[in-house]
Amino acid sequence: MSVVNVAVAVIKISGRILIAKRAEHQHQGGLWEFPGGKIEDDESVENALRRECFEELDIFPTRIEPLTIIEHQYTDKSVRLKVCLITDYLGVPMGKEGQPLVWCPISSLNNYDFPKANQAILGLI
Ligand SMILES: Nc1nc2c([nH]c(=O)n2[C@H]2C[C@H](O)[C@@H](COP(=O)(O)OP(=O)(O)OP(=O)(O)O)O2)c(=O)[nH]1
Repeated sequence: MSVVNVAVAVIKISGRILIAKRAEHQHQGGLWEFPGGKIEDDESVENALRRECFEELDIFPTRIEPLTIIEHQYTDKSVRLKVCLITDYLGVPMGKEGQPLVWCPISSLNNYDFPKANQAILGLI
């Protein structure tokens, strides 16, 4: 099974993390996620994050640092999540694709259902 490279943004401001709900029709639909999406050919992780943050949230990250890389095999798909921490951005986040957004305190993240691969991220933030 080929591996899909995904850029994932942990957007952290004042102890809260911005999470979004995946649409039902998507892979891992109905679960909460950190914003992001597939990295295109010849695209850096940072540029993929900038593109996805604008497309999905209408913001421009200005401070990005690598956090971790997670490989996970779902039954139907293999993903490599290239996770970065974003601690500053320009603009005001909005769910441009209609996705619900929540600024979740770190201590409350375990109240939300995330895809399996995200468990390893939750332990780092
Ligand atoms: N964005 C994001 N994707 C995640 C997370 N956890 C996780 O397992 N994934 C998986 C689900 C998907 O298989 C893949 C991301 O693909 P995607 O469908 O969001 O990417 P995309 O927007 O570029 O894709 P598309 O709808 O345009 O086809 O990574 C997460 O926290 N954030």
